[in-house]
Amino acid sequence: MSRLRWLTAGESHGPALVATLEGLPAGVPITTEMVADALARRRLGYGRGARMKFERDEVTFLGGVRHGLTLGSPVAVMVGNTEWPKWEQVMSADPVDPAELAALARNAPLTRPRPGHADLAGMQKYGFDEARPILERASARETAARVALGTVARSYLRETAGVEILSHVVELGGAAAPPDVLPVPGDVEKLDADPVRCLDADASTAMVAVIDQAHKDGDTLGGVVEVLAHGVPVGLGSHVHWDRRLDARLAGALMGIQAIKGVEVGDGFGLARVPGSQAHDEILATDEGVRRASGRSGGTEGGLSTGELLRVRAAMKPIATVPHALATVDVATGEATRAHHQRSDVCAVPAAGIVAEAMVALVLADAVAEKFGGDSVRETRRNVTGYLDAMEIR
Ligand SMILES: Cc1cc2nc3c(=O)[nH]c(=O)nc-3n(C[C@H](O)[C@H](O)[C@H](O)COP(=O)(O)O)c2cc1C
Ligand SMILES: C=C(O[C@@H]1CC(C(=O)O)=C[C@@H](OP(=O)(O)O)[C@H]1O)C(=O)O
Repeated sequence: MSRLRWLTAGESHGPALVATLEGLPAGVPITTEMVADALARRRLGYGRGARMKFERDEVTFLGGVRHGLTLGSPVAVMVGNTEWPKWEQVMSADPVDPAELAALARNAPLTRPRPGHADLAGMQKYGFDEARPILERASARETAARVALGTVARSYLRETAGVEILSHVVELGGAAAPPDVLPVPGDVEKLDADPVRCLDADASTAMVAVIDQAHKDGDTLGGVVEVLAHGVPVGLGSHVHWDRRLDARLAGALMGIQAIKGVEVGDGFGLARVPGSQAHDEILATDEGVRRASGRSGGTEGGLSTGELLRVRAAMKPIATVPHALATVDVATGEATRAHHQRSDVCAVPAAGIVAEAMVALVLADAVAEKFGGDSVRETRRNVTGYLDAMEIR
């Protein structure tokens, strides 16, 4: 079962996000710069809001890393919110003079919950009369902490098993990339340079156009991202129990990203619409050994990785803070009104792809750690190589 444990903490406008990751061996290369680069990728993408422009992510390792390598002890990383000085009173951990708080426009009670957010159900469940204490943690700001940990997980996967993870946007606000575009690791730079992280130039132009239109209309958009993992060894996860299945673990992790409402493994829902003769990946004897004729399964069968390209998709709903505000109820008066809106992303699908890469990295790192163990990277690598070398059917 799981060998890695990880947690994040922190609010959107608090002083910082923090994250810990326990269970990785010693010797995983990781630096502040590697995490900062990953966080910068998460901030990219056409359609993101004002906050992405003026805020910076400040990365500090607090434990588990020395001279660019993990120690085998829990890794602790902090991502500072550079906006903190503006929120010091509103989000103070210690009590603040009520008169001082009342004078702050920023602290005005958010009594008009936004449909599509955790606002209303969170207030009802936790007993708050305004949405601030809920939305601060429900915010996708938290995904910065996941991306920080995902960077460590990725480095571990690369060093021990040669796995490379990337993502691209395949659909945005109804504009779709051609179905068979499958980026390879060499395409990452090009993808990151594209405003919507789509490899197909025509589709990218169409996606930018629908974002511009939504912006004009005071509306927001969602879309679909695809994550690809190249070099995943055969046999991660297992068929023996539901919670050991790699596909289930990937689906849960992707669904755990804010605003993700659907997950597909391989051709996913498309497989439900074709006969069996067109749904599976036939097994062929080739000069290079046993291979598959296609990649419809997305690289898992029976809950195990097959050794083929791992391919999963996540569907993101449109941003819930719609500028042309949606109907709601002011919970202070019971009157019908419009949801509060200050600023927001029009679309965060490209950023969601980076977060999805991190979640896939954390799941795969967990599965590799579970299968191959090891207290140093060298030991894990030896175990991976030994397992593959000893495999009889190849
Ligand atoms: C990278 C990323 C950025 C997001 N940015 C915003 C935003 O600016 N405004 C907003 O209303 N929702 C944003 N969201 C989505 C909300 O956090 C999400 O809709 C909310 O948590 C409720 O979705 P849920 O029902 O799936 O949890 C973002 C999500 C992600 C993954
Ligand atoms: C700060 C980030 O994303 C935020 C996610 C988010 C939400 O509601 O999820 C709302 C926006 O924040 P605010 O309400 O302060 O404008 C985004 O900017 C980030 O990704 O780093």
